[in-house]
Amino acid sequence: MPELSYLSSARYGKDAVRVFRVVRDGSTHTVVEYNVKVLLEGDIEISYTEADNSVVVATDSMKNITYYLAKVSPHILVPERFALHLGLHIVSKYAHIHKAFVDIEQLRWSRIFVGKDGKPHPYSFMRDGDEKRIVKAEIDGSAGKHKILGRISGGINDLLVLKSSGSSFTSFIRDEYTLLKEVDDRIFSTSVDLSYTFAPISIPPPKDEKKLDFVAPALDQAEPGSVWDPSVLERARTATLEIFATDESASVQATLYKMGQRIIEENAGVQTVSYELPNKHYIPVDMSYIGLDNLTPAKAEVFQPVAAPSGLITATVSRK
Ligand SMILES: O=c1[nH]c(=O)c2[nH]c(=O)[nH]c2[nH]1
Repeated sequence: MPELSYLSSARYGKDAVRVFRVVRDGSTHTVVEYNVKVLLEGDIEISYTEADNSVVVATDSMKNITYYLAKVSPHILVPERFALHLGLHIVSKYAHIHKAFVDIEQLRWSRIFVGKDGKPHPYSFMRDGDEKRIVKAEIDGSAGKHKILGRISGGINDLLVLKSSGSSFTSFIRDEYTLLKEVDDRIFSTSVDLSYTFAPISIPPPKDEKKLDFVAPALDQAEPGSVWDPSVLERARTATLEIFATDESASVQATLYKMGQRIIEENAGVQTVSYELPNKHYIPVDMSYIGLDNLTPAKAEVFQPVAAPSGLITATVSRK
């Protein structure tokens, strides 16, 4: 009987490794909290097809490696660098593992400011919002362990914004399915998911026996707008918020495009910018039954926030 199937792809690892790290500089502390996902590809087929675990780096070991690097890596505070360091270590250490995919979600811990003059407290922090910083790193040693490539994307998830004016939606297709009225003023609210990619970088292999070396440009000497530049995230976030706030929005689509254009303009190393923008509808409540106008845009003051359904507007803006 010929076999009817084969293993066409395989990737495995540990998800949701929760890591919190304190970096102490005297009595001033800096903290990060990450949710890390590490997945591996390589010569691992027989673990699926022949129940042979001799090729398996246990996912428990991947968790332990994540904690070990969180302790010893000098790059722990910059998630792009930490993701590369972690992936590089694994791909360099295990001959049969050719690719590592390291995704990091960073939760917000912002410093608390205290007193009349608002002094930054040395070791107290607050969770100011559900927004997450996102990094996806692919560490690719499939062309050889001396030709390792890194592909990085960064971004933001769950940045919730709303504007109560400066948004219209008119001139769309009207046919037998159309109920929506044209509006020259409406509420625009979205939860921004943003990701941007850089061109692949080549990563020097570690020279030490334990495969722990990872050489990266100093933070203050990184080429502006490059994958090594720690300010790209903040510029992309500012661009997103400023365009959202100031654009006289003709649609979510048109505003999204302007956001993407500005990030490409401001960051020389960014190749593509992708957004997923749900259009979180706020519906004016009809009060005509009680003699009140709450429907004409200028008179609309009471809205029903509607969780679902929402629009969902997505696009990628790419450098030419
Ligand atoms: O900005 C918008 N884009 C759409 O495509 C759309 N469709 C819709 O019903 N409302 C909106 N708003």
